[in-house]
Amino acid sequence: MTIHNLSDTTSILNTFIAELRDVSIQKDAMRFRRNIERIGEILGYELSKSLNKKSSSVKTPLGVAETPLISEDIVLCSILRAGVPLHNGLLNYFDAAENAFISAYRQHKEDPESFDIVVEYLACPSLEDKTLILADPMLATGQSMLATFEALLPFGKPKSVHLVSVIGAQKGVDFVVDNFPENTNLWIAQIDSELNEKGYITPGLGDAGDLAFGQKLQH
Ligand SMILES: O=P(O)(O)OC[C@H]1O[C@H](OP(=O)(O)OP(=O)(O)O)[C@H](O)[C@@H]1O
Ligand SMILES: O=c1cc[nH]c(=O)[nH]1
Ligand SMILES: [Mg+2]
Repeated sequence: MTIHNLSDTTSILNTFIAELRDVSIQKDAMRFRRNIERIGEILGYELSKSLNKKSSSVKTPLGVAETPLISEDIVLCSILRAGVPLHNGLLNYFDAAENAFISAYRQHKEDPESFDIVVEYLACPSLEDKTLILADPMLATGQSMLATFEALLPFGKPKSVHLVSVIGAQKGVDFVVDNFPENTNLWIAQIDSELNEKGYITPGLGDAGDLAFGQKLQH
């Protein structure tokens, strides 16, 4: 796997991440969602540099401009719920992408520190020979990413796979490195060192789904 850690370069991206993390600013759910969306736009832009291009002729009022344009068929897949604003950010740039949605949640066992990932809702076009971009803002243990990827396998073999995430724990990054195909790319805005005993990234930002859309009742 190739890891593209955008925090290797200092940029305006840091401001958006700092606002996501800030315990006061993150209470503004609209700003929280918009910051994830803006990060999706930035990660999408960076990712776009790695995609195959084909030279195209564009007729202007005064002549013809030769321009390399992305030639890959893209499918954006995000993991509900917290993936929705990240999906929107990516879709703001990849206008022509097809879209897939999948749900993944943690089902806690009697021991509150252990859980299974339950995948339920799944809507997906064919992935055969396409570029799959799998987006989730939080890469904690990495189990949701893997469970999602495995659930997508019956939809065809993508030509390439790009994982897109905002904050990851080092443990989750190591997990996806070990469990995804070698030619996968990970585009991530920041990597934190720790996961706490409940599987939350620290310092992280808290529960991304709840911050974006409100607290959910446990079931
Ligand atoms: O890497 P993992 O350990 O699998 O954890 C990451 C998952 O946790 C969050 O979703 P959550 O389960 O909180 O659901 P939500 O988006 O509905 O809040 C996040 O959006 C990922 O899907
Ligand atoms: O830190 C974490 C881990 C999983 N899900 C979140 O929303 N935050
Ligand atoms: Mg989730």
